[in-house]
Amino acid sequence: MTILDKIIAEKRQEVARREAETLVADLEKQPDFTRPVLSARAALTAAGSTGIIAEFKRRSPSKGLINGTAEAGATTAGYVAAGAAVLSVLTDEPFFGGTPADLRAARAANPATPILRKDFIVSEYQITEARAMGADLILLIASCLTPAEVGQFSEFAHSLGLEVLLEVHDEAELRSHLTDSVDLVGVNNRNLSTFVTDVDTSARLATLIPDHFVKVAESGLQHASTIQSLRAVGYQGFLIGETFMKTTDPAAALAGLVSELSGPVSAS
Ligand SMILES: O=C(O)c1ccccc1NCC(=O)[C@H](O)[C@H](O)COP(=O)(O)O
Repeated sequence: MTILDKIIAEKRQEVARREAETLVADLEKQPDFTRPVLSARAALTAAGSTGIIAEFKRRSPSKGLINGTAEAGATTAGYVAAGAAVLSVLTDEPFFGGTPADLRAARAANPATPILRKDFIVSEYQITEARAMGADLILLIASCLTPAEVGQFSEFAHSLGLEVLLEVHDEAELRSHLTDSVDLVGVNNRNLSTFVTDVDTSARLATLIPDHFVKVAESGLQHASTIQSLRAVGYQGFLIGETFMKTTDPAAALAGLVSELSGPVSAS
């Protein structure tokens, strides 16, 4: 059993527990359920956008503890002040140390910035939760879902006004799971079963993703030069967690990257 199999098995049990605790009708009554949704597509493709999707991530299966002290509201507000176009907030507790309260804190602190609910979506219930928490888009991971589920969950997300980021890791997943019902396509440079991370994965898959999707490179991104190279092959979004969160001041780390991106870039 890989770590991803374990995450998905536990996620199904966790979602079943939460579904028994809180009815959909009660999620629909939460104040953020009806707030206007912000478009991540628009934020990433706007003129002058940094394209950076800055992630709030306390820990991970591959790295263990990354940051044990950061607070979601203050950290994400710092990210936005430093130039993040979109925010990503982990809401998985057992493996990433995130919580729905983290996303709510990020929402309250950043009313004008799109937020990705970063979790392992296996049911429509979690998409309704995402809307109620104040998220603007959801992640669908190809390696955890059937192509039919990607279509079904995307349509359901759209019915709630949310955008959809489909994540793939290789050519086979692109062939099997890519559908026009998603809005953004992410290439995860990290193999979620082995944790091997290779930033060339995004470059390799770039031309295989039709240009009408917003293309997002995910994981292992550290250098301005890598982002410039990925921009040159069509990427407009760059999902970055650990590079920022492992520092004592994640927003300052993002500001440093943004400043490098706006100046001349040399070594990678
Ligand atoms: O990060 C992990 O160890 C991991 C393990 C199993 C499933 C998912 C995992 N990460 C999710 C992500 O895709 C990253 O949090 C995201 O792309 C940011 O990556 P990074 O900049 O390398 O923190």
